[in-house]
Amino acid sequence: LLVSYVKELISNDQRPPVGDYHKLILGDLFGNGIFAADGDIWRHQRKLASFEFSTKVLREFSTAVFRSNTAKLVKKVSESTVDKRIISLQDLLMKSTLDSIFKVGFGFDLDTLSGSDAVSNQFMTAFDDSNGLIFWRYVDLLWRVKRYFNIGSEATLKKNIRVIDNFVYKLIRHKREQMKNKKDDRDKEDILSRFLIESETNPANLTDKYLRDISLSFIIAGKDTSANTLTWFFYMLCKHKLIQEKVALEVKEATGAEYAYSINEFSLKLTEAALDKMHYLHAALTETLRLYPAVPLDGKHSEKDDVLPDGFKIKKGDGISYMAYPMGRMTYVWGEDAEEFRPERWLRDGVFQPESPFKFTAFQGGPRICLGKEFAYRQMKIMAAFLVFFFKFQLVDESKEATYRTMFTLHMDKGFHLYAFPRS
Ligand code: HEM
Repeated sequence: LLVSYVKELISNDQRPPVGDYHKLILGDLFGNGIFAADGDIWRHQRKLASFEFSTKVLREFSTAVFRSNTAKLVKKVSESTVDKRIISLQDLLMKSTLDSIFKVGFGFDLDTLSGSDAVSNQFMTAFDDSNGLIFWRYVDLLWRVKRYFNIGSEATLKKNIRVIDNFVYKLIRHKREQMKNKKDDRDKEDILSRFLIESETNPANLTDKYLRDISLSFIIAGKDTSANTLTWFFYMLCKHKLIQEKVALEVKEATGAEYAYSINEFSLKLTEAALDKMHYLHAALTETLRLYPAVPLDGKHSEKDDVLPDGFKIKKGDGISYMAYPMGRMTYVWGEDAEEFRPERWLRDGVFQPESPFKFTAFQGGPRICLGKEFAYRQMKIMAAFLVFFFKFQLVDESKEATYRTMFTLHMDKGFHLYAFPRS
């Protein structure tokens, strides 16, 4: 049903509707950002962003950023191995991916991993809290009343949005100034700079508000998703020790690195070619996304009355969701071993075999398929390869089953606590 419905949408060159209610809920945080935008605005943002994402400049710049930020993460984890301290990996991964998306998005070193800058930390807390508060609008029937009277969760959200806006607008102004002053020698690698260059030819479209919205969309899209996936990935590796060793062996063989290598030496060995050889790691990350999709439920609202291909009638304003989480565990889709973590299901003769996006729905399919899929895999592979090469991970409490927290993205509830042991 889903396949034929999406095929129909593609063939009509339509996009799945966002819907008024959805826009109202997300609008305060994203304005006309790609997640809340409609029609021409969405098309414009998607076109610009897909072009930028395909450029060699952005690819090389983002790879360098992932490498250097992961090197910092490895150092941080290393410190904990000295006195066998418990590490909160989800928290560290979140900080590292936020630092990376900030650098790639704005060309700015947020450095939340070192936790030294109070303003950056304030921004990050305001951003995460807003994510949770916006989600509750879907179930809190009184949210509009609260917003009208500026009380409770809505008052907190308003304060948070002010913090976020101030921070991002300041960055945009700073970037505009920087680009004005350095006409010939402009730092054009980050996404914001590249959009600003576009805004010189198209000033009416690319206002500060538009740039704020598109930038926030990238942050929400690129921060939690990759960090959450890596959290569940390491959880699976701790639960399946043999798979952890297989991934580590593949990384060692593909890079040709030795355990005695320093972080910098390993980083030099982690080339694009080496990453391309890591089919087992790619399969293990994909298997993680099948069982723990970072966007577990994706909701849409119908913009007009419609009929699904099986005859099911939808009314304007009806909500329609596809649920990647249960779909990834259905035996009639994945076979009797659907609940098992088995990276091998993605490999044929050791080579990764992709599935249709309408079967493996973690990145959605059709016209609104995730724009950052390749970017996310590259980042996750670099981070996973670094960590698995330098450390063996073990859960603090082996008997504990992790569960998720109700949010837009699949956070592990109560954090992820483990020990790391250096490999030798
Ligand atoms: C494991 C990592 C990721 C997963 C599982 C994921 C998943 C998704 C999903 C399910 C959607 C559809 C949301 C909707 O229905 O509106 C989406 C959209 C999107 N993603 Fe990702 N994503 C990931 C990483 C990223 C990264 C790293 C970026 C960029 C830096 C990114 C950029 C986007 C953008 C811009 C859209 C909106 C596309 C549009 O509506 O036209 N994603 N992603």
